[in-house]
Amino acid sequence: MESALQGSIFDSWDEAGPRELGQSVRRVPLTHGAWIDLRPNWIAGADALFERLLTAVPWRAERRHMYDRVVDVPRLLAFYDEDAELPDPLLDQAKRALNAHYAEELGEPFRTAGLCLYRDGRDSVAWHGDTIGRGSTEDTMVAIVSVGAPRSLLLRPRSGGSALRYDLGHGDLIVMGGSCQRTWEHSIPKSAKDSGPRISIQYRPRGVR
Ligand SMILES: O=C(O)CCC(=O)C(=O)O
Ligand SMILES: [Fe+2]
Repeated sequence: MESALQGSIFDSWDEAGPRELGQSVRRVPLTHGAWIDLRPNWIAGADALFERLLTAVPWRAERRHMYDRVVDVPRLLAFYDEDAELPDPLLDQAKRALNAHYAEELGEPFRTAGLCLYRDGRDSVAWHGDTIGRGSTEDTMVAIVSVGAPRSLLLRPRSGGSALRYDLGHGDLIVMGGSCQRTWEHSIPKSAKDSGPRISIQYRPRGVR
């Protein structure tokens, strides 16, 4: 009786931080040597993390050349290079946990953290692979933690074919691995519904962008 009650209390009072990876990670093989790993509800204390990041991160608006025009990038950004101090200790904990779980398979640590703030359902990221760096030629991994409003991440093979949809919820982890950056593309489409804000944290190895 007593221990059952304690169990339920401890479950709801889960200490803030990443929960276990291990057996709770589900791997989905894709074509062409790509795969994704899914670990829903990975982050305990995601509410407070979201609020802290919203205020602590120096969010930047960017503008980019598109053909003959300069357009606003439809999300706010922040980038933490490998020597930069992350804006929240929970992001360090998450990085350490990812490194413990993936180091052997990845062969190197995750080092950088890119952050995106999707202010509402109109913010988005167009179809792309993370191919600015080594992801264009080598297998690698990009690990994404999602907090705040749920949004869909779409994936489609570059060789053609229909898109897969993964709904990323508050505190969820998705890892794109293998050849995913060069043989597949991903996007966060605008959401028709009036969505609240979402923050995505992307961990990448050195030289992957
Ligand atoms: O918001 C996300 O989860 C994806 C962001 C992304 O694809 C990128 O920044 O390269
Ligand atoms: Fe990306």
